[in-house]
Amino acid sequence: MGKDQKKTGKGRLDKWYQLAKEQGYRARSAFKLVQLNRKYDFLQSAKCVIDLCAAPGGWLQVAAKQMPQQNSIIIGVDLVPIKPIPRCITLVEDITTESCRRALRAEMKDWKADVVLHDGAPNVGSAWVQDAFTQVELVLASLKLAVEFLRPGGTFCTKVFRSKDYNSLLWVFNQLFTKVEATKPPSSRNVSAEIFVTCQGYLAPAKIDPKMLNPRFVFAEVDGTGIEEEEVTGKKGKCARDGDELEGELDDVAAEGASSSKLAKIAKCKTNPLAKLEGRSVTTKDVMTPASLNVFAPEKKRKQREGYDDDDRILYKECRVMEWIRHSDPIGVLSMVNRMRWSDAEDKELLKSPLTTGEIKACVDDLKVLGKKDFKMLLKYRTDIREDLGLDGKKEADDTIDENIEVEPLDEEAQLTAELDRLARDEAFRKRRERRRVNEKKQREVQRMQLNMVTPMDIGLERQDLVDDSEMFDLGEVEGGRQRRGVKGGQLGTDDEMSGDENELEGMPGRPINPIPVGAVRRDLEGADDDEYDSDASDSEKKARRLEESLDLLYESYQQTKLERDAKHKVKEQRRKRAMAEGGEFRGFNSDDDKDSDDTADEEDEEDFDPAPQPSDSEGDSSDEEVETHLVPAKTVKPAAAKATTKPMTADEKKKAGLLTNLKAEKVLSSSAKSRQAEMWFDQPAFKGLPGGLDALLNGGESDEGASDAEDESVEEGDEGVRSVWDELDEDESGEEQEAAEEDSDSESDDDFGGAQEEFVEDEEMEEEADIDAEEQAEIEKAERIAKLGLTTAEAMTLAQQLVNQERTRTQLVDEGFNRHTDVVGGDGLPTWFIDDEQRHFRHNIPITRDAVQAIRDKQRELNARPIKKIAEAKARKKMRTIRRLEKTKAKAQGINDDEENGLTEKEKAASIAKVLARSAKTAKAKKPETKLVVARGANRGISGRPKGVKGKYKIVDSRMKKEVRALKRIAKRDRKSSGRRK
Ligand SMILES: C[S@@+](CC[C@H](N)C(=O)[O-])C[C@H]1O[C@@H](n2cnc3c(N)ncnc32)[C@H](O)[C@@H]1O
Repeated sequence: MGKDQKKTGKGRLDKWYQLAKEQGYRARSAFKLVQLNRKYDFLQSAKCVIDLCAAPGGWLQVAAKQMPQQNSIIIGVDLVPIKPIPRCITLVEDITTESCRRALRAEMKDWKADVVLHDGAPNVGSAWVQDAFTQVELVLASLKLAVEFLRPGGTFCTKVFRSKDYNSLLWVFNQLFTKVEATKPPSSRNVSAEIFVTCQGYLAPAKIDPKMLNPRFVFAEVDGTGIEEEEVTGKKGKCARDGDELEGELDDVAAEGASSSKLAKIAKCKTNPLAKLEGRSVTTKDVMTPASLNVFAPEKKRKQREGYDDDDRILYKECRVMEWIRHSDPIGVLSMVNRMRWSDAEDKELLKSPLTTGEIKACVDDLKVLGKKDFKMLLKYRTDIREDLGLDGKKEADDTIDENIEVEPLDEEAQLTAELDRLARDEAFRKRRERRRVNEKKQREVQRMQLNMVTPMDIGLERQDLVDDSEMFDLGEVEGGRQRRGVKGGQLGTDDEMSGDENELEGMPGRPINPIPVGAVRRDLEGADDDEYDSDASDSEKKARRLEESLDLLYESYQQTKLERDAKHKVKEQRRKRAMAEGGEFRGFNSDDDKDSDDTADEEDEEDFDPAPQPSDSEGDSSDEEVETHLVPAKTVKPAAAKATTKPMTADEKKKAGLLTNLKAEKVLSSSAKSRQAEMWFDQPAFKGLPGGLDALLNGGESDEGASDAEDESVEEGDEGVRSVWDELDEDESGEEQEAAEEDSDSESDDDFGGAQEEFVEDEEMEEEADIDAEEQAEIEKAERIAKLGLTTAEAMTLAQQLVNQERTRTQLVDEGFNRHTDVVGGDGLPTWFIDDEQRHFRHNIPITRDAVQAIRDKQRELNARPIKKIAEAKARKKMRTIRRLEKTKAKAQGINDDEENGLTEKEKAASIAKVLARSAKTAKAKKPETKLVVARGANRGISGRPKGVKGKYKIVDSRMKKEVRALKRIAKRDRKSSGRRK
């Protein structure tokens, strides 16, 4: 790993990094081996260790330290040279090559190794799939060396990235070793997909099938291509075939030892729509690779950590313009292809058409930058060209029909019905608009609330506003509406018209956009029956409006397709979902499809769709829900309730339930598929013998959604249980930071010092220290507050509540103080800062209750509502001054009244008292004398003392200050004016 690839994310310089630095290890990864060895104890008794991919040598240092001093051999191999380490032999070799094998043989002579270690990571790039695949290939290469050099009963310890090939690897390990276990050492970052598999008790079989160590056979990744390139070479004729024909090959592959999952995956191959674009026959290259298919629910796309379709190795795609015009899925093509060419004669013919404007040509040249306007323009262009070329047979037919239509005058009843229909349509349209506006407003307000900008009362947003039933999508209405329209028209029987009707439904929230038949655009152009606008508008206006709307929908669909293909978006989505799943939120949406449908449905409500992958509307919408469900702990989701929904529905019930049935059914399918997936996962040998078994793990509060992440957690800390809601609250604040950290970690594969580099960045250390100081300070303040005020934290309140309600006893609380993290700290001469850090973070999180958090929040709000201290003080001062003045005036008046010496008459006294009172009132009203600003310019520059001709209070200022004051005045004046205009 070169210097320029050095990872500089703040997260990299964590405590393990500091500790490594302090203890003289070359890489923080040294602690991974320390921790693995602590668990499996393989180094203490080892006489010979081979460390594959050893640079910069952290593991070698650990091995040298932990292995017996006498008669032991330690060999390290890496692509890059390793600085000498006492007692270690280092080789510069590529572990995948024969020369490496030979070099090792030369060093080992006839010795056998007790332990083979492998911590290899490919030089990471941006494509995660490729990196993960190269890594598993490396693992297999290291295993190949291990089986050659290990003694029977020896140990092989390797790093593996948890990708879809992980299970295949485990399968191979299990064939060769008696015990295979996966561990995630505490020093390995949670965000990293790496895991360490320790294989003990090498079986040393007399003969090993070389296929078992051949990535092409072991990994599903190369199924399609591998078969094509290697296995099908003998059967070249078979290359050009469809996905279905591939099944015919299954037996051959099975005979050659492919795993059953691989076979299942091949069986479910689908073909790439692009393959048919150029009319060529479909080859295995066009087969959607198995990774994109769900083994459990083949009709759905499997969620991919990797974020790429496997067949998308070539990111740049082109097609001909005419192909696109002819294609039945123009949106799909637009979102897949980068550029369209005018290469063939027929394309060049198009260039002559007046429809092919310069703009069209520019758009076609780079499809990845299409904006909404360009997209619409292209689709319109396609429609026009198709019309021109007579590609739309239906259109011609319709034209002829149109010509023969005779318009009969409507009778009175028909007129009335038509009028009623029109009114109903108008009303529906109006309502839709209204709903959209209300939704947008709510989203904005909810967003503001989430940002703690206002309290619900401030913005007049009541709870019922957030869940206003009347505003929600009324399925019954839609169902009924659909029926009504069906009955009314009596002419919606044809496919086209029905889909036209559906197009209208798509405008409703809760309904997915995709797929939108492009035919709809044409239909709209031709004036389909389902127009929802007023009939007063002219035909061309109506047509234009309909077209605009359809194009909007299509554009959204196009964006959706693009987003789905966008790896970054996928990763972000997954992260978001993971965060939700971990936080116990949005339990209701644990299927991708459900979520998607909501997203898209809500997006439909947006007038201007933002192509950037932002949080979707559904987030905004569901954030309403978040306000309510935010703090529901994961454990409140009862498995029993979930089970209840899995009861299959009869056809009759489905019919009755209409749309509702469909949505539920989808959810049931997905959840059962996921539980099966989870079962498969926990069925692996690594989880065998876990206390409480699978049920305990599955019921431990992990949600379906986080299944893949549950993997992360379950390996290391399977019993994590309920996540602290307090963390959730903290997350609100530190969200940005976390995201940044995640962003950093995203591009990393958790390798340690950027390969063989050994650089420590001082600046970042300082920052880190500052952070730690701030955290410490916060902790201290919190402790002080608790000591002073008692139950002011949600944790304390929760505990108190539980004690009072007898949900927990005192003994239980004390017992909980001793948790699995307690023994991590201590001994080993660790520095105090490290122990402090451990104590701070490795502690049991108290799952706090919703009520407690609410109470704290209420209190916080109350505090926020109080006036600012300075203002309160100023007000008090003013009040005091007034009181003093009054007292003074009172005393004066009293003095005048009691004055006998001056012999004043009652009238004179009254006049004097009135004078005093008036003066007092005047003083109260009197303004502070204004300070005159004198600009230090000309004669006034540099003078000391009062400038000439200036009376009263003055202040000498430089010219800029005066300008600023004037500017402020100007701004204030403008604001006043504009606010007056708004009123
Ligand atoms: C994470 S580092 C290993 C760190 C090491 N365990 C330590 O503690 O210092 C991964 C190493 O794998 C090496 N590597 C990657 N591909 C390799 C290959 N084909 N052959 C040998 N080494 C390789 C890289 O050069 C890199 O130094």
